[in-house]
Amino acid sequence: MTAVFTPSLFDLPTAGDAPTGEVSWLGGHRTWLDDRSWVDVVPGWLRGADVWFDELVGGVAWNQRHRRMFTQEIVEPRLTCGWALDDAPAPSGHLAAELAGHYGERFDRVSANFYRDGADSVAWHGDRVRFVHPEPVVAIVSLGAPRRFGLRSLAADDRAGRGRGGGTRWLTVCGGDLLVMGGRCQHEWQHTVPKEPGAGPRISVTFRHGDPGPVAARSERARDVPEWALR
Ligand SMILES: O=C(O)CCC(=O)C(=O)O
Ligand SMILES: [Fe+2]
Repeated sequence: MTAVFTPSLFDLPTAGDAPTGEVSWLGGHRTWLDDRSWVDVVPGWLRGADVWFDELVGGVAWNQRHRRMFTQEIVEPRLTCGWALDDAPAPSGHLAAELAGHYGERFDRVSANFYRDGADSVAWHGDRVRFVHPEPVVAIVSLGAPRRFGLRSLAADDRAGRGRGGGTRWLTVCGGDLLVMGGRCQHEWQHTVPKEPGAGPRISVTFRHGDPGPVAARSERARDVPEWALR
């Protein structure tokens, strides 16, 4: 698979540089979405993000998933892949250890989304780890082109535009950035990467802890949740 991506000026690796998992927490900041949910952003967290992007585009067996919605079969507008931490491509193990040191969670599941262009997207959703944790921490490393990332409150007051949560927030995630959602974010907020005409290719690599997997999540508390709401 080929995807053309122009690396950022400040992240040009020397020839043959493999990503080592070197990270910098400098410049990281937490935004409280309301009094229970937060999102951390660390710009330029991962060094060598462009090299990892290239390695993953060409080196991963990407899946095209389909979802059934009522009587229709929907082709997911992105490619995906997932691993137990031990099987995930390097430097996932190193990054999971960095994240564990910072957040105090044992991140044991790694998933990747490949947005081939601006027509690829992920719809508004909460991650399925919410079925097993009251306050899951979900960490997302962005590789490749910048994309918009949205968060919207599920609180009734916010939907009506009156709440303290502040309705919908938008930010832009760039190659190498780390975005982490925590607190009640997966339960009381939803997130999305919307379609964005003209956007270049992007990969997000997501670290979760105690992720039950699609089958377990559905058989536990998710029987009433439609397939499209489970990620
Ligand atoms: O690509 C992203 O930044 C978000 C991915 C996501 O929400 C998910 O995999 O559940
Ligand atoms: Fe998600």
